[in-house]
Amino acid sequence: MGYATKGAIILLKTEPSIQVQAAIAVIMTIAGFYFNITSTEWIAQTFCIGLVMGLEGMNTTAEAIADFIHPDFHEKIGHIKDIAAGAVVITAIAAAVVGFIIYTPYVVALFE
Ligand SMILES: Nc1ncnc2c1ncn2[C@@H]1O[C@H](COP(=O)(O)OP(=O)(O)OP(=O)(O)O)[C@@H](O)[C@H]1O
Repeated sequence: MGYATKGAIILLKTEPSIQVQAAIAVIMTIAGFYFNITSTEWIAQTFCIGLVMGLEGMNTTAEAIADFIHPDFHEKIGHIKDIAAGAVVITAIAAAVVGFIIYTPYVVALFE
């Protein structure tokens, strides 16, 4: 747990994409309290946040390994980095859809 916590702190301190995702996670958590979302919605939201940020960490790992193995430009390194980033995008799209499904009724209710 000590090394893992150290790794999570490194990610949060050094990775801009993780920092942006952490900021979005804080905003969504505030929104969750503001709209008083249900337990099931909290579970879905928390799972999405963990999934996107966890996979972003794995993407960073893939990039670091690729750069270590082959620091110079190479078509295959580019391919590896592209598909690692693509995996994050897939989860981010799914998370955005979940967020849309959760919050649309609450936002619509604000204007009724
Ligand atoms: N050594 C390389 N050889 C070939 N293409 C590369 C190489 N390094 C990066 N690229 C290309 O540049 C893109 C961005 O790579 P980079 O390592 O800068 O990731 P990043 O911008 O830090 O990504 P993320 O925001 O997901 O952390 C890659 O997806 C790949 O297409």
